[in-house]
Amino acid sequence: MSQARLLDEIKDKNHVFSFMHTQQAPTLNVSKNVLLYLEGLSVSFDGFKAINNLNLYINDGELRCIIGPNGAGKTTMMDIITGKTKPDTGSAWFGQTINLLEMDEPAIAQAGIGRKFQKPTVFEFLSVRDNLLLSMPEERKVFSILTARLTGEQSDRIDEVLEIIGLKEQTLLQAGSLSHGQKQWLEIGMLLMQRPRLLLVDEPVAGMTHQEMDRTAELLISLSGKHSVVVVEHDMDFVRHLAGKDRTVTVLHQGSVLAEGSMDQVQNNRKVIEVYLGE
Ligand SMILES: Nc1ncnc2c1ncn2[C@@H]1O[C@H](COP(=O)(O)OP(=O)(O)OP(=O)(O)O)[C@@H](O)[C@H]1O
Repeated sequence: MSQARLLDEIKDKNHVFSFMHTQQAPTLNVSKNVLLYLEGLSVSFDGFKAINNLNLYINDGELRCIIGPNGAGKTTMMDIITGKTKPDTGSAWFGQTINLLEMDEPAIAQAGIGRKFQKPTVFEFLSVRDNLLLSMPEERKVFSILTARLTGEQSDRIDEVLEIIGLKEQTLLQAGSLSHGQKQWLEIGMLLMQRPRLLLVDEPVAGMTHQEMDRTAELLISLSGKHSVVVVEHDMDFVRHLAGKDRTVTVLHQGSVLAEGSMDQVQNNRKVIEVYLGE
């Protein structure tokens, strides 16, 4: 700032110095309909390229399945998106204005990216409802949340999420008494309380019954449109259900995109059969 400008600011007693203004986080801009841009990403661990010039675009409201053999880089890609791992090269943007590579993990979560890990991590000794309550973005102090009166809006949001995850009848049950599948849905519900724009879901159906798998597919499909959902999964029946005829499936191999298209297209792709489906 120039000396003259600084003097002007000092003379005005009501003025807040421009260098004290907090930096506003850029707002999400998806006017091009793309919510996530990953371009030219590479990351090496001890000289091994886990991600190798990866380019991937996720549309706003899209449900995308990511498949690929063990070690293809699926988890590392999620780690980059959520800020856990920083790439050596490339760029990662959330919409057109939010540069994910300049943010840490909490800031990325705050910006609207939620991640569901493979194992459910619900609070076993609390009720289903209290698990959702604790996941509200507004408050973080456990005791005050559980004893506070909820606003109508907060209470409505909990009911809405209970409905989405299909656990209305289990509202007051202890989370520890739920089935494995129900715990997974509850954890998805906990993420939904934060109203994420992008949900990253890692192998959601491992250990589920067939019925639970079908229900999970329906749940994730119902979230698309309002949210973008990226699902990493090995179970091909489940991926087929999720992808249907029209959704895009991306196949990762050795840290980059090997093929992309409808389930039918990738299943019949010679390279994909060679490295993955023919295993
Ligand atoms: N922190 C790390 N240090 C060293 N190597 C790593 C690290 N993280 C991942 N790797 C390696 O990078 C490669 C990609 O791993 P990643 O976990 O991303 O694959 P994946 O596609 O998720 O595999 P899976 O389907 O088995 O979960 C693997 O060879 C893995 O051993």
